[in-house]
Amino acid sequence: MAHSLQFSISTPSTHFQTISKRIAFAPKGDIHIPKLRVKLSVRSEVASPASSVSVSNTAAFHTTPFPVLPSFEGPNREAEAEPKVNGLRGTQRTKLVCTIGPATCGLDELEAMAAGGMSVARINMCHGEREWHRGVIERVRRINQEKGFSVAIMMDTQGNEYEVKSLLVEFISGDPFLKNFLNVKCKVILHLKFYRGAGVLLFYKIKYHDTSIFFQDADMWTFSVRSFNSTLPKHTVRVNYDGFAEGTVLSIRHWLNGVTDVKVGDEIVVDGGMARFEVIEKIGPDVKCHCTDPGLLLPGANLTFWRDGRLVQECNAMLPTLSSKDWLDIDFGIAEGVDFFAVSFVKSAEVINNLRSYIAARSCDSNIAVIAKIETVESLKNLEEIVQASDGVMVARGDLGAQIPLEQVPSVQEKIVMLCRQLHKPVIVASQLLESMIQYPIPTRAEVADVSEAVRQQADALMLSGESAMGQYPHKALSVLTSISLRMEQWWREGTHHQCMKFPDINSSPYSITEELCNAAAKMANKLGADALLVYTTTGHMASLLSRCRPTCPIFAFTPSMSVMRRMNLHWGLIPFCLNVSDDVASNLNSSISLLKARGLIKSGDTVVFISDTLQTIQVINVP
Ligand SMILES: Nc1ncnc2c1ncn2[C@@H]1O[C@H](COP(=O)(O)OP(=O)(O)OP(=O)(O)O)[C@@H](O)[C@H]1O
Ligand SMILES: CC(=O)C(=O)O
Ligand SMILES: [K+]
Ligand SMILES: [Mg+2]
Repeated sequence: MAHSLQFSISTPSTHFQTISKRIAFAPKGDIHIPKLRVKLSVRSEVASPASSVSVSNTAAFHTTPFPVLPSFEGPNREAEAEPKVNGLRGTQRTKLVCTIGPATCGLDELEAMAAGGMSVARINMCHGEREWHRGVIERVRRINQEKGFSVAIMMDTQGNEYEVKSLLVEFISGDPFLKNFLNVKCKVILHLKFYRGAGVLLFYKIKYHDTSIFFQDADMWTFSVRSFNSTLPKHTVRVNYDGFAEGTVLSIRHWLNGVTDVKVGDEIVVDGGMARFEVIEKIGPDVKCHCTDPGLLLPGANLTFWRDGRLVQECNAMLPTLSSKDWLDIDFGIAEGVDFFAVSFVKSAEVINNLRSYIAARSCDSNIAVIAKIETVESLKNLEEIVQASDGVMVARGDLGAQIPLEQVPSVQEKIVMLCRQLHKPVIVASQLLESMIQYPIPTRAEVADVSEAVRQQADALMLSGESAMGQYPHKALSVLTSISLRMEQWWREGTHHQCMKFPDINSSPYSITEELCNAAAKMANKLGADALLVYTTTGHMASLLSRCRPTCPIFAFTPSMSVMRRMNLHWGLIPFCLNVSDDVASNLNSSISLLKARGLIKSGDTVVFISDTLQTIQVINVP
């Protein structure tokens, strides 16, 4: 089957062509983007030995439908008649976090993602306005309420690092057509040529809402924090590190503090090696560079400075982890009652502790969990204290891979996953898991191997980024994660692959009794070949201690609190239900057994091991 896509673009004055490969563009002094009317025409040619069919279809960008997948009995789905008793249906142990973006922000798409196994929806404050995110939060809440899902919400802060400002926004600010274009969900990568006046040529590569610059070898470029009125001087890249106060004296001081340490001859590395530059000259807030290794610069690209093959760390170390914009976003997150904050570019435990105090002060009844993203060299140095201080950790391999040599990322990932297990914190493996599925409906073999490895390490959760935010196959990407997880988990259970991991005691009294109880219950369930573990947990703590043991059978966790239930979504193997528990333990047990039986999760004759945080005993039950 061959598909060809054609775009015709017309304006009152000019005719635009399409191009089909990655191209360079050199911004000229006075950029003017004409108002455009864009029509997308899609032609699909289906060739078979017997016939040749040609389909022509003209549609607005946002109308391209997603492929409809067969319905999936995924986690978090509950009988629609009983939305109060939310809980999981499937027994997949590895949890799935999905970044929500233009491809998945609609009500139907969110519902399909929830049905496909998304347990946590991540919103990234690097992109989009607060109102846009509020809409996503509202829709997730709505499907939880109306359809009985229990998808949690994670807000990821923008953070404060040197990065490249969104190029498209920079170049087109003020143009209403292209502003709309930023929000449309298009399934194809567009390559547009813009002509203006006599021979001024601009090429844009629009990938959803992104543009990129291709650096040529030997090009001279200036990296600058200055704000420019409407246009950028030729060969200038604007660097942003404090999205809220960019261009202010404070920002320039920070940049200068950073670049003071940069010497002529140092190297600027874009996104861990997408392109490289040598610093030729420093003039005020500008760093003049010569491109030594040509490549692509994408908006939001991470910039690092290197000297004699080593990272110059002082640059980013000068910047506070949370910018003023981040604090406003955090206020917004608290007001919206998100379940998790994921803190970008954490450097030490201090910021985590500050944020915790802030959350506690701002909302006494709020217990938003704080996830530390490990993506800087500093965070690796202070890893243990950061893990201890936080409620969970994300191995943010995207930015991490720009700060340490790429070949170190796999071993660092394994180390973080193991440490989190030992210190009893859930851990998410993130970034580029199925990167090729942004464009293609199947993953590469290497991606399958990478995801399998994360599942084999028994990370608590896997995360989709661009694949679900702006990819063409978000649902397929999710179902690929599900299939790989289920297969690897089964392989793990069936084989003799796992040796019992020896953990140091967490020994954080008053939890040590609970800890011993959980270790014993998990061991007993494994030895008896039990079909399920049942746990009644008020705060989620006892359930997470069971999860830490990674028992062979599924863990059904019952809690009276909806927010505790949502937070349990991040823990390996926990299948949470929200249930009003009475004082009568026997009747609680009976009702949860009936509930699980009714959903086919357990059956008569099964052996169930039961523990509860109000009753410090282990019971073994034969399901009637
Ligand atoms: N809310 C959004 N609106 C538009 N595009 C988005 C949104 N969220 C994510 N994206 C797109 O998906 C891509 C991958 O998402 P992701 O959350 O991993 O962001 P990122 O830019 O790589 O930053 P981070 O390091 O914080 O993960 C982004 O680069 C962006 O193109
Ligand atoms: C997820 C993220 O922030 C990263 O990989 O950089
Ligand atoms: K972020
Ligand atoms: Mg990052």
